[in-house]
Amino acid sequence: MIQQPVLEQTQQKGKSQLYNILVADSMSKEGLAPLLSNENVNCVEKKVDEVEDLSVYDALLVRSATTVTPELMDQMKNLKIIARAGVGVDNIDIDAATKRGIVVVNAPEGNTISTAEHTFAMIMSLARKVPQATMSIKNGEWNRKGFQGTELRGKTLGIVGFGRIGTELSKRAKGFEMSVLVFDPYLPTSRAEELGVTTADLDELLSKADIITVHTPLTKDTKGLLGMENIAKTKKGVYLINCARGGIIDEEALEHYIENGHVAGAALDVYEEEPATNHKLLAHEQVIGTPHIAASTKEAQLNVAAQVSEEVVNFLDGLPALNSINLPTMSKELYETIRPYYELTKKMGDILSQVMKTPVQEIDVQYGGEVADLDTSVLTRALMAGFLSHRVDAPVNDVNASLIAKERGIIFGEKYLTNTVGYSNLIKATVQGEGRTFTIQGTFVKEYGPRIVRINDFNVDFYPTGHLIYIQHSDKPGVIGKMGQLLGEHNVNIATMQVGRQQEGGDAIMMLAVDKEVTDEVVKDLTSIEEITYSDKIEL
Ligand SMILES: NC(=O)C1=CN([C@@H]2O[C@H](COP(=O)(O)OP(=O)(O)OC[C@H]3O[C@@H](n4cnc5c(N)ncnc54)[C@H](O)[C@@H]3O)[C@@H](O)[C@H]2O)C=CC1
Ligand SMILES: O=C(O)C(=O)COP(=O)(O)O
Repeated sequence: MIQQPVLEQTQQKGKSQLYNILVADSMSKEGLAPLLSNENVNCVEKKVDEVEDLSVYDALLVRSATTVTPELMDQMKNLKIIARAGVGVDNIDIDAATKRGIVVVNAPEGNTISTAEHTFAMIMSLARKVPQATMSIKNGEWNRKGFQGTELRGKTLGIVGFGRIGTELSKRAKGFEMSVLVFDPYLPTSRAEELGVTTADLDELLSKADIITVHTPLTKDTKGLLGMENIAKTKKGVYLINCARGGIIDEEALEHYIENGHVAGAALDVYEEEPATNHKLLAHEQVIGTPHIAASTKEAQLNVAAQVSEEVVNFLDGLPALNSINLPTMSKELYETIRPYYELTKKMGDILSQVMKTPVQEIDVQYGGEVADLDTSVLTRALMAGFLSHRVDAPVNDVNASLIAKERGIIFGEKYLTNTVGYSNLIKATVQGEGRTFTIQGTFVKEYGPRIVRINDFNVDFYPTGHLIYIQHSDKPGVIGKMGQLLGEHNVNIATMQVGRQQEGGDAIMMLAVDKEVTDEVVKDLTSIEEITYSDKIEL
């Protein structure tokens, strides 16, 4: 696939960035198409221990096989995003990623159906001993007595963890006329009612279910959830299934209850240590197993690879992450609605940081009109990230912006903006520094894009992009001419120009868009013009 020479560090690439992406576990090539067809992306498919220089990669794509440790993150100095093409992120050190400003995303819905179907295949296999019978006939036997099974109809299926997979599984169980009992401490009663399932506490589920299947993430609370004590509470002859994560059913305890005959059978897709070859539990006739393949269908792999590819492309393009583990997640609808404002606030933060070079104590963001109804915390984080990215050496983004601001003693807050001065939406950001306050206001105009409409007390209207020069001056005849001449002498061409003033002859500002980045010398020379009191360049 995708094997091209690795590019140099993207940080050195300036504006037309090229991104290096490492696909460390096997993924659907069709699903990776958004990455492979992207001319700004260089995609390399290799295991991490086969890569010579990990520091060049901007994004790391994994499934469950690669363990993403703090040490690996330290080697991947340029890493901005870790994308898990699947659900479980227990192989990724999320805290370490957050501290390093690395966004972690997953693909939570892509493999739900496949995993639910595989779990159901496990239930049926246990009930009818299909794998054992297959082994027997393959060994040349014709044993019609040794594999008596049990019907599923009328039996109770206990589902521990009633999220996406648990829910899909319950629908399939009902199709088989089973009763479903659910334990999930985080499941709202209304949701259980809506889905028509009976909830129970764990002890009740353990004592009533004929078949128990776990579908929780592996956390400190769920590790060993079905251990010595809890398995003892189950019915004699119970079947146990783990297609979630190794360790939710304690393997030692399971072996104990298999050996003493309390547990009639178990089906495992996942193990405490993987790869699990020659696993001691699988030596037992009553235990059937698959090698972590619940999500290994063509459909699921296409879904998850496509989902993370799109996420990575969007993220590297500066858009917010949709399914982030270390940021609040958004619905697709909210994502689409918030996206234009996100770009705007990020640019506003970027501008503020460049015109406010002094230490800053406080950043205050106000939202008015349509935007105020959205989850504005996403936008404030984007603004903070845009602002701080000029000030700290470490990578700053939405994940760690609040943390970094707090570490630097910058207070930030959100308020409601009542007066939107005729705009359908308005965002006002004020930065207070030592002896100076700077305010900008922006709006998003549908089919027109983000606009900055006010700087301090001056009305302007410009698209926040490219090479800009900001000037404060007195509104006197001839200033614009002098400024134009000076830029001409420096061979700087003005593309567009905005002038704002409050009253004739008073204070005024200019915002110029120029064709190339100006030097610090040009910025300084501009203030040699008598009427110009301040000038700065802004690179967006
Ligand atoms: N074998 C495989 O290939 C696959 C395994 N998985 C595993 O399945 C797990 C579940 O996946 P989804 O249903 O998509 O996740 P989900 O997040 O939709 O559902 C997990 C549910 O577990 C519940 N939960 C959390 N802590 C709990 C506790 N202490 N007791 C009871 N319930 C608890 C949550 O409230 C949630 O409803 C994943 O975390 C992953 O580890 C997922 C996909 C494929
Ligand atoms: O999505 C999950 O949590 C899974 O366990 C699937 O793992 P995999 O991507 O098949 O290594």
